[in-house]
Amino acid sequence: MTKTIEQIAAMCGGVPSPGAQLDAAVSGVVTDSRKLSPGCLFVPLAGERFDGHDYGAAALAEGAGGLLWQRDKGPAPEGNAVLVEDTLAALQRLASAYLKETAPRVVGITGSNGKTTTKDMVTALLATRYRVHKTQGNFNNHIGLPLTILSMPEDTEIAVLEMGMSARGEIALLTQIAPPDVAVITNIGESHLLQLGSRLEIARAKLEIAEGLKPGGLLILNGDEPLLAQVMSEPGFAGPKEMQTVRFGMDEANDDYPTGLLQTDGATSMFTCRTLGDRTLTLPLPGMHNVINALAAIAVARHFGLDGAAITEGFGALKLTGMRIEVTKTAAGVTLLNDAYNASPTSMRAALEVLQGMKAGGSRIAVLGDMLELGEREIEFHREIGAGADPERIDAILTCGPLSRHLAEAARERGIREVHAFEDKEELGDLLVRLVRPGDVVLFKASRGMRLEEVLRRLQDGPETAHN
Ligand SMILES: CC(=O)N[C@H]1[C@@H](OP(=O)(O)OP(=O)(O)OC[C@H]2O[C@@H](n3ccc(=O)[nH]c3=O)[C@H](O)[C@@H]2O)O[C@H](CO)[C@@H](O)[C@@H]1O[C@H](C)C(=O)N[C@@H](C)C(=O)N[C@H](CCC(=O)N[C@@H](CCC[C@@H](N)C(=O)O)C(=O)O)C(=O)O
Ligand SMILES: Nc1ncnc2c1ncn2[C@@H]1O[C@H](COP(=O)(O)OP(=O)(O)OP(=O)(O)O)[C@@H](O)[C@H]1O
Ligand SMILES: C[C@@H](N)C(=O)N[C@H](C)C(=O)O
Repeated sequence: MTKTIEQIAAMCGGVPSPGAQLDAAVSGVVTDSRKLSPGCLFVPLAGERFDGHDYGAAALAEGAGGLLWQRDKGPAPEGNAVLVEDTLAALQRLASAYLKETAPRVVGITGSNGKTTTKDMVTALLATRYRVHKTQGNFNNHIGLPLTILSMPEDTEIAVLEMGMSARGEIALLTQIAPPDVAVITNIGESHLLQLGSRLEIARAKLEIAEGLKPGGLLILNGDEPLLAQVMSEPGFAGPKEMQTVRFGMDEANDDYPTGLLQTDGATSMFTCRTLGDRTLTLPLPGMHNVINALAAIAVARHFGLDGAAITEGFGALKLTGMRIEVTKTAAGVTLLNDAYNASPTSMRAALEVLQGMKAGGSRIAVLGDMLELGEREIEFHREIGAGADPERIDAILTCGPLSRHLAEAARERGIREVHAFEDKEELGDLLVRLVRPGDVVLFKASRGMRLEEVLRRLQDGPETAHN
């Protein structure tokens, strides 16, 4: 986005400071003075550890073209400042105004699991026919979504925006900033149960996405999840007039479902689905859950007029964000399943299904860390995962963290032959490099806060891996 200081002030409801040059142009928006680009607009935010306003003068001195300045932070630095009551609210208004002006169609994606994966899939399909802009990484909250919009090229035809939450009202805000033409709800899991309290409340929070849905807009939802139907039948559900719906999932009552599953192990998945007849689709990642994500992406693509050939072309060009069941092989011949980006019971079960279904010349090993933010039933959830592991298809489980100790205990009771529980990633890694052999398959999965990829890297980098 390139705008003058005067335009920025009008778009975000601010007032240029007396010394500002109204026709000075700024290009690009950053909220971190450590990531300035020449001529950008710096938006200082007050956070838990820092206040960006402390870096305002330096940002201008280091080449920022202008900045927003919150009035209650004292006098603005000399230069192109726009005075506002609240810099975060101003950032959100700026994004909303820019989106209205550039007017792409908007696909909003939410759900407990699969937002980023589905976003990547939707983008790959639509990019075969449209100019598409998507959320980078996981920038999906009240700061990340505005920044995503403000980094959007002016000729964007479709914006694919991830909408995340960990409390009620957060998605309602995001869907007001970026009202979707199409809203997708991937599933209702257990993520952020700590804050929401129940899966019903999680469903209510996700369905806030319909509040901003444009009249006649399309809601694409997981038809296998009864809580979504329940909330949509509640008096408080605020979907728009003439809202269209498409349901996807395993159940044949859905508008789309898998009709043939040719493969979901290895590094790819191959399937057919109702809406695309006998066309075989291939995904560059394993797991039935990713076939279900793909059905959501197919529903979006079909809404925008793509045919089977374009959808096949799109999946062939799919570029996935890392650490979502990412399959690699070490020089020593060990297959690594990197699913370490995040974890909750639903995604943990899905990942173990993938491991248990993988062809392995040697052992199948699960390296599992704590699942966080699950609330009062957290120990029960960890035990359930351990109790659900199949001793016929998993040879060893190594756990990391105080909660996963309960997973380990339940896995032992279930009969998993080799189980080790650690508090310390280093010690876990020391045993793992001694354990693995060429031909083994090793899954890594834990919540983001565990940073379990640090253990995976010890195998990936190779020299420590034991050889027969
Ligand atoms: C506010 C901010 O952007 N903070 C980022 C910053 O954190 P840091 O600890 O360094 O500092 P402060 O937050 O205290 O800093 C305040 C501001 O000061 C700026 N600043 C600091 C130092 C300096 O020298 N110069 C400065 O200008 C600073 O940039 C701040 O603006 O850096 C961290 C490391 O890079 C960032 O991680 C941190 O970002 C926060 C977490 C953030 O929200 N970033 C968004 C852009 C974003 O979208 N991040 C996503 C993760 C989003 C997420 O977790 N989504 C949830 C669902 C939504 C939950 C919702 N309730 C929520 O609050 O997020 C999900 O489950 O998916 C990402 O990083 O991937
Ligand atoms: N439909 C699904 N059902 C269960 N697990 C899934 C599904 N889709 C993805 N996952 C798993 O959930 C984890 C997160 O995937 P992804 O990043 O795509 O979801 P997300 O909703 O963006 O996550 P987060 O909210 O943690 O950012 C990964 O381990 C992935 O394998
Ligand atoms: C920060 C929040 N979006 C998140 O991902 N929480 C998980 C559970 C974590 O931090 O590990």
